[in-house]
Amino acid sequence: MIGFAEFGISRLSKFQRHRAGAQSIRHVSRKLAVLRSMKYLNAETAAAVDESLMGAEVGFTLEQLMELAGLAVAQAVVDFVKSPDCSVIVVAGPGNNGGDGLVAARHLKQFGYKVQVLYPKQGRNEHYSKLRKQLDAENIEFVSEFTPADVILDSIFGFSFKGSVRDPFREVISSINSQQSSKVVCVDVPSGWDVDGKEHDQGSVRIENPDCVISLTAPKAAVQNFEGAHYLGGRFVPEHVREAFDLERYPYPGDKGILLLKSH
Ligand SMILES: NC(=O)C1=CN([C@@H]2O[C@H](COP(=O)(O)OP(=O)(O)OC[C@H]3O[C@@H](n4cnc5c(N)ncnc54)[C@H](OP(=O)(O)O)[C@@H]3O)[C@@H](O)[C@H]2O)[C@H](O)CC1
Ligand SMILES: [K+]
Repeated sequence: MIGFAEFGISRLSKFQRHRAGAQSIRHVSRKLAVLRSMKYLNAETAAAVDESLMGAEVGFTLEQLMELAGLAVAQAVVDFVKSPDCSVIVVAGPGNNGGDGLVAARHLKQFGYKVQVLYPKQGRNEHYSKLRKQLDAENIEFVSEFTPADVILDSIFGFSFKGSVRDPFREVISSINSQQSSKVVCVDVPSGWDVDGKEHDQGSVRIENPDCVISLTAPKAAVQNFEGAHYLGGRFVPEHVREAFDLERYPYPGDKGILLLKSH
């Protein structure tokens, strides 16, 4: 349920409250309409949206999108945990999903959180070395094993994950599943889940029972029936790209970079 406090109207005059209240009600009904008709992307369309954002017509660089995505992830983690005193271990994979996690780690540290990073296989792109350097500059510790943390941020695989999980990530994901006292927050897609939402093979390794998912740009088919907390981030899609892919006009509140689609 969405309260008026969420829209920051508790300290306004009666008239302002009335007007803000009416706007909030419109915002809530727009949000409910979007939730009812929400489109879930398959892996192919998600990659096509990405390509279009980085194509000649729109002109984003990957680094720009990753920075915005990672910032949204960090903000969603803050909103989800609702505590300034919290430890987070970011588990990053070798692709851009991992890059989003590294960016989020930097922002979370700046927000005052205790942050560690588990990065079992560094990506080949030079940008990953730079992101790593930025984390070193923040004195963020890179660990090779799990240490207890309030939150595990799963940024291992996103929409380019295919097949069954290969090593070293089989072991990493099994370890995440055994950390009973941590909340597991997944970036874009819970790692090991079929992006298109197809059935899993018996015995395949994947994140079990995540607490929260932060979808980027638009939710993927994998999380269509996900019942935990669900945020949307990646508020950077121009109108003509949104229309070309038939995406909703997501009702992000005011100047916020994240939208709470479903609370837990
Ligand atoms: N528009 C946006 O919203 C943006 C989202 N971003 C994020 O980017 C990811 C997609 O990133 P991508 O680099 O395409 O892919 P992934 O990070 O999902 O994964 C690629 C790596 O994963 C390895 N992989 C794939 N399958 C397996 C497997 N079965 N076992 C082990 N490893 C696997 C793959 O390894 P290869 O050996 O196959 O090369 C890759 O190394 C998206 O989800 C968002 O999080 C962008 O940050 C910006 C815009
Ligand atoms: K993930």
